[in-house]
Amino acid sequence: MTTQNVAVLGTGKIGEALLSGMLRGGWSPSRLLVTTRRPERAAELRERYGVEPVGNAEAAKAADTLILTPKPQDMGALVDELAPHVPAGRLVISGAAGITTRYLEQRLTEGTPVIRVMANTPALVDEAMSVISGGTHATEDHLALAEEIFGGVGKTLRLPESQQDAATALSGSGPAYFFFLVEAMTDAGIQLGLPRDKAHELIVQAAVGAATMLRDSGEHPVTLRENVTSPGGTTINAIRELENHRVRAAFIDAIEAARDRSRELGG
Ligand SMILES: NC(=O)C1=CN([C@@H]2O[C@H](COP(=O)(O)OP(=O)(O)OC[C@H]3O[C@@H](n4cnc5c(N)ncnc54)[C@H](OP(=O)(O)O)[C@@H]3O)[C@@H](O)[C@H]2O)C=CC1
Ligand SMILES: O=C(O)[C@@H]1CCC=N1
Repeated sequence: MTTQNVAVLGTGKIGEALLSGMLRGGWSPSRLLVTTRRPERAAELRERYGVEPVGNAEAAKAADTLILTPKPQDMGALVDELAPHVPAGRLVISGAAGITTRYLEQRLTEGTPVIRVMANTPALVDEAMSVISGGTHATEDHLALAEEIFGGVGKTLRLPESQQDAATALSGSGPAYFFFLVEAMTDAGIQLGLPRDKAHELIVQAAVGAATMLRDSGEHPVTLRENVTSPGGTTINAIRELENHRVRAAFIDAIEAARDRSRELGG
């Protein structure tokens, strides 16, 4: 493992997921710096993880690698505050939706290596997908370091930055679509008269089972669905209703809308 000092700046939900994963992966709290905006958030992180929150400027000076995880709308203010304190050659990783490597390169010292990463909340259970793209000055060593850091909380995938907005829509936001589906299926269970907790248990186990088959069987999702869909049986009645309601088209439109929003956030 690298002997770098790493700072997470703007440690909210994604920053905390990453921090907790790095600690689970064996990083020493003494090599991890965190920054927050509110003192009560700093106190929470200190109590939960034994890390010592510092100011943004101090983190920028002390860390070898800076990981920026504020909301995209807060990125401008954070970078303007940091930029004068980031020594030349420090690796800067942005985890924010939409924010391009070019946006950061223009605001940091000329030549600063920048990497854009889109992770997702399953980082909390070491099942994240983190999509990684290098900016103009990011080298293979920088990309490998980003893979080491984010690989500690799940899988990583390198994609060209031109595909990051699409990846954000599919994978960054992706867990929310599955949670939404579980909510909708739970409502269906209630409609059919099942107790809420039992409906929830049935759906979660179906989701875990289906996800495990998708990951481990090597079968195409169409084959897996066809295997469930008996001729003249129950599943085909449900599929007919999903098609009548244009659920497939709704997903395509929804994910396209998320991609468009990611582009907008990048300005
Ligand atoms: N949530 C998700 O599923 C995913 C989010 N992302 C990306 O991660 C980023 C963070 O999202 P998320 O974790 O949900 O958001 P949060 O609001 O939970 O976290 C952002 C944190 O940044 C802090 N912050 C903002 N400005 C500063 C500053 N100048 N100095 C120090 N701290 C600051 C905020 O402080 P305060 O709490 O005081 O406002 C907050 O704690 C976003 O850019 C998002 O696009 C990427 C993938 C998935
Ligand atoms: O909704 C958002 O903007 C963030 C980025 C990806 C997931 N959550």
